[in-house]
Amino acid sequence: MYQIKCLNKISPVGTSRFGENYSCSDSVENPEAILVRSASMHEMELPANLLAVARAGAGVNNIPIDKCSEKGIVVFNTPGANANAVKELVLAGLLMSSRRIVSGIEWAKTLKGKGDEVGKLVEKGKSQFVGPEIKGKTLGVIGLGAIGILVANAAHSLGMEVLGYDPYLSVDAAWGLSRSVKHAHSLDDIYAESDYITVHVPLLPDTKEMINAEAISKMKDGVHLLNFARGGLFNRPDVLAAVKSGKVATYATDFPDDSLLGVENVLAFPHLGASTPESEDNCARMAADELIDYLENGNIRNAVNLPSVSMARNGFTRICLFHRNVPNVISKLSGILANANINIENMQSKAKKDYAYVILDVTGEVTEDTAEHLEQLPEIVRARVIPAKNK
Ligand SMILES: NC(=O)C1=CN([C@@H]2O[C@H](COP(=O)(O)OP(=O)(O)OC[C@H]3O[C@@H](n4cnc5c(N)ncnc54)[C@H](O)[C@@H]3O)[C@@H](O)[C@H]2O)C=CC1
Ligand SMILES: O=C(O)CCC(=O)C(=O)O
Repeated sequence: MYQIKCLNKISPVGTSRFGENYSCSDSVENPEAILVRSASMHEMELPANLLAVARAGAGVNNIPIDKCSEKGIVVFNTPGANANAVKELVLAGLLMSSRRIVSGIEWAKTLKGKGDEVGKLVEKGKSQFVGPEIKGKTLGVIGLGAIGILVANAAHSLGMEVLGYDPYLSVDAAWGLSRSVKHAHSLDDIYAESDYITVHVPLLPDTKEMINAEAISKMKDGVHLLNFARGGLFNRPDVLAAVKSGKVATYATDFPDDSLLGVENVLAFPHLGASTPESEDNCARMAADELIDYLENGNIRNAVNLPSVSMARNGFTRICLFHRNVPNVISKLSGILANANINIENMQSKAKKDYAYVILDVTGEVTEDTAEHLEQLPEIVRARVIPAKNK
């Protein structure tokens, strides 16, 4: 029986995929796998049996990835599964920023009780809330991954000029991007030319506070900023100062802190980007399927700390090894297996940065001694033996 611990509320569309061999709840004691959304795992002691963590979502900055890798724990996420939900909220943020929709609605509420006067007062007062159309204006999109691409394409179809910047653009992403999205060669190009700037990059040491006073000083006066990626990508005091001075016309963010709440021209959303039933279901389904395939078959799809490696099951015993990406590991493994009279029928191996993963389908008995021998190799972080299973 596999034990799965849920650190957040996960859609039953996902959790119902765990069959009778699974127990899945928030109170599991020593889980083999964890399902998480935004709960922070940084202070958590990682359970001894833990084999995998699946983030039902995109950002993994709430998970101690290096610590997981050192312990041979695979960390999955669900790329693209909530991208449409975020795109729709970004479009809402773009229109709300430009057209002063929130201030207008708040003001309209103040007319409550004015009876027949309301119509006249609305017509008289509405000029305070004039705001420009987005058509014909330039949107700079920083980060052209699953979300950035959808935002860029949608903004173009709403009549905007779109400039995109992503030095690590993947081939798949390039295929998905409208040809009308112009390639910005540097962040400075985005800053200089954009009326609206939206950021869709992961929070990493090199993206932390990338939008700060220096970056803002290179932007147009009255630029509108949108942050539906992570709070830490923006230096909050710098953005706040720029909003107060009018350099930044509006700051729409899904990640407010106390200093931003109630500030004029700051639109604070309560981290709603992925809060749609569709994306909650998509993320939960994908995360559950990734865990099931890893726990039962050792297959890896969409891990952030290991490459994708998977093979169909063909009735062989399977050995899965999470190891350091250093020379000579495969020859050491095959030596140990040959000495134990175990034959390799099929094998896949791939590396990603400091770590690598190998799946070996074998014939011959894999005893506990052999498994221990493999795990004792200094390069091996974790060895698993999965009993034979028919196709
Ligand atoms: N508000 C919300 O509820 C949600 C927020 N997010 C946030 O949005 C981020 C992006 O999500 P996805 O588009 O799904 O991820 P993704 O991994 O598909 O795309 C990220 C893109 O950023 C690019 N990138 C990385 N470093 C960069 C840099 N220094 N400059 C420019 N581009 C850079 C990558 O090449 C990649 O194309 C997530 O990491 C997460 O933090 C994601 C989903 C929901
Ligand atoms: O699960 C959520 O609501 C947050 C989604 C998110 O921020 C992400 O996928 O990175």
